[in-house]
Amino acid sequence: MTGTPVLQLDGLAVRYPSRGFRKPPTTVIEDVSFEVGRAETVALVGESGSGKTTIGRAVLGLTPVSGGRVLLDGRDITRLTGRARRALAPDLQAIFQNPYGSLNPALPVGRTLAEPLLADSTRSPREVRAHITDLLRRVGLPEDAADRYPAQFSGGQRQRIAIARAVARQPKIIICDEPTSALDVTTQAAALDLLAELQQSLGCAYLFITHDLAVVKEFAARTLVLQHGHIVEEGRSTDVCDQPQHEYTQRLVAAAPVPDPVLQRTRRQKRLELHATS
Ligand SMILES: Nc1ncnc2c1ncn2[C@@H]1O[C@H](COP(=O)(O)OP(=O)(O)OP(=O)(O)O)[C@@H](O)[C@H]1O
Repeated sequence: MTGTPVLQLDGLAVRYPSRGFRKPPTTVIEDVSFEVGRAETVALVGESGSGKTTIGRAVLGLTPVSGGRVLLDGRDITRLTGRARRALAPDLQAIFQNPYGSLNPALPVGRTLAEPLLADSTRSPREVRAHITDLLRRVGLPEDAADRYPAQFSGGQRQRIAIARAVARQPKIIICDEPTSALDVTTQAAALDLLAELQQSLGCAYLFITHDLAVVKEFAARTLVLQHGHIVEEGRSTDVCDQPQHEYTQRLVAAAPVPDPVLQRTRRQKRLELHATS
């Protein structure tokens, strides 16, 4: 990696308060360190509950950090709140699993896309309109989509709107938390193609949170494997998926479904063997 990484986590720790009288807080993330380079895609994988979303939320300032640091483009943003946190929006964006939940149903799509652009006072309303038309074209939606409401779109189209909003100000990095998990396989592939295209043209980096190893291999250059809030393996995605070193990664890879029934049977056997020895 050359130059300052766009995102750095340095010994990140997150503890959630425990329910119950005098119970100590529960440590969910402990001593997590990694970097994401410019225009790089890094995947964060792990079983449900391993802490993937918590890391994404900590980077976005949505979950308080108990220890360690988060640096954006070399600047410590760990404890920024309020106006200082909002000022990061042009550089740091997010796309979540459920686009319907993250889009305001009462606003036409054009207004949703205009909001981040109007926050930048250097743009005139005419420039904002032209930019919205360009954004809709880039994400493969018709120009008249600007006048329609989120409910009038399919799940895949809504995710395209969420993607358009995330890239509107050409951020340095987008935290993608299971952005394609709610989509069918074909729509998922199209959304991943779109994200890859936008990365090529805009140069943004992705921290790509997913439980889907098939997606990781295709989409991310590097993969980090998270178990119980610790990174247990990291490397090139092809290496992590094809030659997993850690026993936990081996179990994740063996559990991932494959379209070939013969291979699937072999995988099942391997899974049983791993369970028998663990
Ligand atoms: N607000 C919260 N308060 C207390 N515990 C929480 C909170 N949010 C998450 N947790 C706990 O933190 C752990 C990690 O959760 P997290 O959602 O980060 O995992 P994940 O790997 O993203 O899981 P999934 O793939 O199912 O979304 C879990 O044990 C979860 O129950």
